[in-house]
Amino acid sequence: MEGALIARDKVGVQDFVLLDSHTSEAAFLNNLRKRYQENLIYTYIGSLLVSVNPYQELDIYTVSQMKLYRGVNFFELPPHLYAIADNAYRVMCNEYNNHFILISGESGAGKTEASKKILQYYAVTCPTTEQLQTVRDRLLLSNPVLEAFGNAKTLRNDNSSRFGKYMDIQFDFKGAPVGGHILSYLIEKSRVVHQNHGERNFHIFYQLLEGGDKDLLCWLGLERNPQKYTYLIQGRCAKVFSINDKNDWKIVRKAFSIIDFTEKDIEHLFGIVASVLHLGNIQFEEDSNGHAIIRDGSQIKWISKLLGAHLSILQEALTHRKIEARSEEVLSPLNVDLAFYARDAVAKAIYGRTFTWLVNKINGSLANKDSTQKTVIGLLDIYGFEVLDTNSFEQFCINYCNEKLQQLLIEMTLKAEQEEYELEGIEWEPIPYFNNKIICDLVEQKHKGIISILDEECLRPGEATDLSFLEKLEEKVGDHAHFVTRKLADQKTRKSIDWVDFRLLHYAGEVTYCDNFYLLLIIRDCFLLSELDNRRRPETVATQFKNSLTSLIEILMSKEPSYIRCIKPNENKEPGKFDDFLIRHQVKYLGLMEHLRVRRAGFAYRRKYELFLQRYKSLCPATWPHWHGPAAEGVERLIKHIGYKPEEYKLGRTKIFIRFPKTLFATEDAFEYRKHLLISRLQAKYKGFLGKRAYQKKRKAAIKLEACWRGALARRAAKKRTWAVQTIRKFINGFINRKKPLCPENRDFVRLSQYHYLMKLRDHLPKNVLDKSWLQPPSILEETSEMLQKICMRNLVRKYCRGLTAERKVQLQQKVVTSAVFSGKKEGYLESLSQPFLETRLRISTSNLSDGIVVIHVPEDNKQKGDVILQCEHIFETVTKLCILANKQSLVKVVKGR
Ligand SMILES: Nc1ncnc2c1ncn2[C@@H]1O[C@H](COP(=O)(O)OP(=O)(O)OP(=O)(O)O)[C@@H](O)[C@H]1O
Repeated sequence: MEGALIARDKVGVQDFVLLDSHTSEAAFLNNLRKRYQENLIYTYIGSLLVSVNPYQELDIYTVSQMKLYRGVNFFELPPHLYAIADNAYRVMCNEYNNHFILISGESGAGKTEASKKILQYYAVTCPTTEQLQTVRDRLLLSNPVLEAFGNAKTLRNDNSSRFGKYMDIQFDFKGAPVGGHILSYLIEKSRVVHQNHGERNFHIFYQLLEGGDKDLLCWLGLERNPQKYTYLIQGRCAKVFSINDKNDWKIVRKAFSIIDFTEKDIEHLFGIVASVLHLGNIQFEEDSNGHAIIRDGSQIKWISKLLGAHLSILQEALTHRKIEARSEEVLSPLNVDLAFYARDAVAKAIYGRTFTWLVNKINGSLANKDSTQKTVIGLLDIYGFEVLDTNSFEQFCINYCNEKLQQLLIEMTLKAEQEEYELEGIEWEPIPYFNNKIICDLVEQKHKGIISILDEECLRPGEATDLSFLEKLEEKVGDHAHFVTRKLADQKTRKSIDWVDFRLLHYAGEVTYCDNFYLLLIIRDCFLLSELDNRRRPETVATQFKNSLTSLIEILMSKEPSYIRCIKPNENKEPGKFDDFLIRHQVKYLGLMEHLRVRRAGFAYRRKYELFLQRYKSLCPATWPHWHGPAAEGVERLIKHIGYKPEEYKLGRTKIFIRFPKTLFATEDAFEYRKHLLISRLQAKYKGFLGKRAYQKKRKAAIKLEACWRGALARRAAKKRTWAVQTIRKFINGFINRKKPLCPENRDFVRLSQYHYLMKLRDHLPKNVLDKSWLQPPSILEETSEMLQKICMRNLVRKYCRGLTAERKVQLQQKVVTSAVFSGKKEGYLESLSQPFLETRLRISTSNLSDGIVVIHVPEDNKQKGDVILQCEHIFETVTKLCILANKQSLVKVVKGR
């Protein structure tokens, strides 16, 4: 709540007691308007809630909103219905006492919606069990049934409740809703037979015709078309765009089954509803004696069938009047006008009775049978003060009811204020206010009040008329300051009052009552046989109403009150439109200014020391940031520091009381300024704190990482060491056992030595066939080494051989032969090895002559010496064989001549 004080310039104050000029109606309206234009439809006057109908769906009734308000201190959140509902509920649970929430306002102001929303709030937020779900459903579903039978479209509201409703919700000791009870007040029976232009009869008639199935309508003798029924078409708007009768019918039918109506009950109920429609279609005509007779017997037959009444009795009841003369009863025939009147009276009474029966039936289904003690929260949804162009008996009752409720409100508010002052040890300062008891007395006082006079007039023998009644009033209450008739009025006001009217000066304004008051009194509830047999003077409607109101007030007086005042913002059901004139009227009729005056007469604001100190402690160095002593002393220090003047406040036992809103606002402004300073300081601190926290976090993370990394490294080194030790050990073992055949102990070592040997061998292979070097193998590889050596040598030889030229090959072959011939046999052989055999060294020549001479040339170092000359007989054979031996024909040269 205090939080919103900041926004007061834009959206006004959330509590009217904080208005500086609390007596100014203009300031009141201004605040209401500001808030309404921001869609803030709720405002407090202390703990009373003022609600302005938004005529649009606002997003403030969600389940999360309900949860938000659950269990929260009343002033901590913006004003709301839920805050009122929750406050009543919490106090009930804590103190185990009973409560009521009075919702009032004029037609269309939003009373029924408010009471439904409160019921939903309890249904959602109260603890419940599966067993109690049925109770919850019944509590919720009693609404559509009551609305079907008790609501109607009027010019002011398409779903106007035409009765007053008080509903008790019973809670067990755990705070779970376990039952309920409904009281209804003054159902508008006249609507059954007459509706103004643009209005309808009760919804149920249209729902039945629109939604009821064919068989049902056939059984009831009804046609679907509402135009066929006189009672349904007087307002000329049987069909309404905003109402879905078919759908509503389904809801009502479903509700019936949940709230425990048997099929028989439902059958009877609709039998009665249908018979009212048939009754309305009955027409009368005059017989030869001028007496009324029924024109067409078909409707009365249907009524007789549906109500189970004898046809002749019904006919008689509609066309005759019973007159009691001493101990005898005489039947007197009615004329046509009176017969119509009697017909309508019967229809109204039947409907009224049925409504009462319905409420009782619902009560039966809501009743909680276990006898443990319950606490209750009552919801009273009742018509507000009404001033119409023509005000009849109904307005009289409604306004009387409002007078009583206003008295209750003022008394209880004053009482609550007084009690609080007393509790807090603050001296009570009498508050001047208008006590409307004087008007209540005017209406209800025994023998002297208007209702008593009405009763007397109605029940006395002889002819009574409106005029005779008025004369009686003038005689008995003519000198009352709040009663005026044309005769009693001064010159100026006389003209505005008719001869048969009277005017009452209500707390909310003047209302002139007219119309046939007396005729209304004939409509006594006298249909029960028991009542007919009862010879006591029957009660008039007015007395019945007075009595029921008295018991209602008694019920309310025994409970803790909460109030919701509903305001209708415009006549067109338009969202956002704030009609100043209309609202000013309602503010007056609802007694809001008076209530505000009473509430503000003492102190505008009061708060527990703890809460006050908690909010404003930053304004005083002694209390900031912490005050360690008692809160009351802290507040005292605080206000001394701020500089409150003695007349501005009082200190109670647990609360501080501030007299003027301006004192509070100045404190609030100082707090606002201080808050800015604190916020920047806090921001800096907070930023520092965030930085530090981030640094700490990073540091911690780094330390952790480091530790992890070090651990990982150490583990890795240890692993490596272990591995090294194992490897070394393995190789020592291997070395020791290297001579053994391959076994697990030496396998790795041997493999490694083999590997190393082979690798080394690769780099030290013999380079040519003459290179006989060979790497010494380990013993285990000796065999392999030998094989490898051979392979290697073979490869070298092969390579060498492949590299030889043909010439060299021949030479070598020759050397091989030389070796075979001379090796080891002749000296100088070895020296000859390195000297290559030359092609040119050995030649044979012979002449072309026929001689037997052959010369073998063996040149040496280019010196022609050493030729061998041979002479033989077989020169051809010898030379040929030499050629073959040398495998060389070119060896022989045949020279010419010698
Ligand atoms: N809180 C709300 N939010 C939205 N619409 C609302 C609210 N309250 C009332 N209305 C609208 O106003 C219409 C009239 O409200 P409601 O029937 O509660 O008035 P009432 O005061 O009970 O009138 P009556 O005395 O004729 O029964 C509702 O049908 C609904 O359209």
